[in-house]
Amino acid sequence: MDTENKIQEAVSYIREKYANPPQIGIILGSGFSFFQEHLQDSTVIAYSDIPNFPVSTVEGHAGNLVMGKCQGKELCVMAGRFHYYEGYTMQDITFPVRVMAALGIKTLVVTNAAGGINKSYSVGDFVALTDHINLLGSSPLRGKETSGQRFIDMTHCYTSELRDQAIETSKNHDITLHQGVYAATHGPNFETPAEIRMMRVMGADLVGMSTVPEVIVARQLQLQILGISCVTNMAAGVLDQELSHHEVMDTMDKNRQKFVGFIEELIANKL
Ligand SMILES: O=P(O)(O)O[C@@H]1C[C@H](O)[C@@H](CO)O1
Ligand SMILES: Nc1nc2[nH]cnc2c(=O)[nH]1
Repeated sequence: MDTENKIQEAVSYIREKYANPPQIGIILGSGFSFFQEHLQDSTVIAYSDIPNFPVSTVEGHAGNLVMGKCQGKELCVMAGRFHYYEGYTMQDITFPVRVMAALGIKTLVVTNAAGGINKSYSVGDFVALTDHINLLGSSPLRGKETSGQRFIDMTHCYTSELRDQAIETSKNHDITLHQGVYAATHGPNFETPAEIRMMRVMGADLVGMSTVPEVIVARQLQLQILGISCVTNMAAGVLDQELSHHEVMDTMDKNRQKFVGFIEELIANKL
């Protein structure tokens, strides 16, 4: 079956469960899954039930597509994302973005947990992405089958109006929101201090293991894109301490409330 038919199969299944077309898609990064509880009249659909969907294998990624309302808007929330390091192909991990676009979203909010390379950042800060560096070594648009345009422009990938609105909104909340460049690595191991020094020279402010493939496909599909990272740890070698997924989850847990107020206001007024 080709990609377009697989997308339509997934879309039909989701529409049977929840008829209202979503306006906004949100991909929740590591530890962000709690946000699904903030949707009203929601329908939770396990990824394992959706035709052609992959399933989440990472702690902190619930593995549900949650359709529902938030601040009067219709949302499609991915509580759990797919990473290249889980062994999926680039096409697999970005398939849900194609499905959300086919369901009708016009705006995609991509969140993630990331290591802070920029020494002016602190653990618990948030960052609105201005740009990214793809160190994954591949693109989700690679392949013989072309689903959509192949040579897409990446100059203004992250929508500046959405970023400006996020910065304005952050002023009403107890949240530090920087602007920065996200580097995506293959993972799943964290970086060495030497790799982090290299990434700093390259112009990266943050490092993570996701987001970039989803953003490339969202850009191909001409969605408006807002990328928000939580600095869950300082990147390797910035502090004299080792990194762990436990620390990542712990930081997200401590900062979840700040994030909810901020994102809800953004959804209500700006997205
Ligand atoms: O899904 P995200 O990018 O938020 O997850 C990050 C990268 C790894 O999956 C994990 C490392 O702790 O957090
Ligand atoms: N690659 C990478 N991913 C992360 N996700 C959360 N923290 C980090 C980090 O320091 N490095």
